[in-house]
Amino acid sequence: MRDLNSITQSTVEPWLTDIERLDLSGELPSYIPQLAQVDPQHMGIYIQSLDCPGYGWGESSVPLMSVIKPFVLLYALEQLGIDKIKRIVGHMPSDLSYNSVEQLQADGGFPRNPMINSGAIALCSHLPGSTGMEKCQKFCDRLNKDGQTHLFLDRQLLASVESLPNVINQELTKLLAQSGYLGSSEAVALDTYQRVCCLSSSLADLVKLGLGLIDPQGQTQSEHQLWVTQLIQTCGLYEYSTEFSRLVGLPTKSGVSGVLLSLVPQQGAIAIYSPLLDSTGNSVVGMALLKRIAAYLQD
Ligand SMILES: NC(=O)CC[C@H](N)C(=O)O
Repeated sequence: MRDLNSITQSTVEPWLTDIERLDLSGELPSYIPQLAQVDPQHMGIYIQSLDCPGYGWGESSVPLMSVIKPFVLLYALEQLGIDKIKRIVGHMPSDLSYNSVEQLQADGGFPRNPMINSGAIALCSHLPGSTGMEKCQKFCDRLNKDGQTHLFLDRQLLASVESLPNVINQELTKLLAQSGYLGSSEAVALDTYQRVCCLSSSLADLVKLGLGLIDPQGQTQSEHQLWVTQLIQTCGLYEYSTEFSRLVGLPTKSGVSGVLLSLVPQQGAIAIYSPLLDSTGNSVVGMALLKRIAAYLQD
């Protein structure tokens, strides 16, 4: 097994050249105007081993979008306990897209897992606080305090999300309310979720959050941290999670901004940003690069 910190920019550049030659197709998310206008060529990567300072290059600050969901789950577990969480959201991989209404309907209104929109919306509705602003702020403050990070609400991105009402998420929220899994009004649930998804950070801070999950201050993982890591592994990449787990094995969570957080057990964490997405909503270049990195580490 090679060391994560043996991966340098000169290691990665040839891999990226090879990946570019594959001419992989990808698209920007059209339903969030600000994300639909980014430069598809932008790229960033940050790597940190448990026992070394981190390093990275390229784009450094990104919207987190769904890559924040594991940390919503961890916070909710700490606030509500695992028994209550298991009554609010399931822990099985999803067979359909991350915002599938059909999946929620097929499951009788019970959200399949916390890594897809329905599960995250349900969890967000149960977070401490009475308004979306308050729930998101308490969550963000706690993440920054525990992780010594500087996540912030990207208000321009939130305005962009709100400028094009997401009918699918509205439908998911309505179904969750009807099935009794919300802990707040529909409006507060959706507002909280949208705000949480508009938290942004440096790739370095995202990696720090990942390290805190797999190696909390050098301690063994708590029951909650283990549960979150397992759900990243089994559900983090939506309907591609099982295949990726078989091919690559690294617990990885994606976001529709084109960001990926990958955990290298016992070694460290990697954050990658490349905005073009495949049909499952995962970063095309980021996924291809993770496959190269995993193969290199296994050598
Ligand atoms: N996969 C994602 O990152 C989706 C997040 C986005 N806020 C949405 O609800 O569609």
